Amino acid sequence: MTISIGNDHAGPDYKQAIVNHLEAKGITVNNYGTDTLDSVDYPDFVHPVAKDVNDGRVNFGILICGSANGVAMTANKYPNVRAGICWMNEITELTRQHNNANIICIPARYTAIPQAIKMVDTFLNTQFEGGRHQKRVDKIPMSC
Ligand SMILES: O=C(CO)[C@H](O)[C@H](O)[C@H](O)COP(=O)(O)O
Repeated sequence: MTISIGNDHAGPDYKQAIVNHLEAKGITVNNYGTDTLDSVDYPDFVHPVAKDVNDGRVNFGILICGSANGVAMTANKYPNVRAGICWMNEITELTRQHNNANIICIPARYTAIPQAIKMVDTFLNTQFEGGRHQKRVDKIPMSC
């Protein structure tokens, strides 16, 4: 499995903890995030991750900013990306089961690192249920 990860200055410590966790499991991680607390603009660190997911170069993406809104808004501009904001485990499961999300967006300023790692594990280990949800996911792209 290969994953791309990106973050702004709100989450370098979250990013590093997640990268360490995934690499210890043998997962390859492309790190596009900033590694310092210096203020940056989150879209610069989202586009490389969203492009990898959109073009099928990686299995999943992980994005981290303060609230997770900015990274989600940016990533969801890509037609093949379904980026979901996750702040608790049940929402994370549903984001995969019902929405077939391929990017998890984590709000670093509103969750703790152990919870973020748990959500990443849940995201990667939960399958899309298909069925009625496939029809709905197929209707997400703009048709007008
Ligand atoms: O993009 C965001 C909000 O959607 C992220 O939360 C950013 O991390 C946040 O806006 C950064 O804020 P700062 O005051 O510049 O640190």
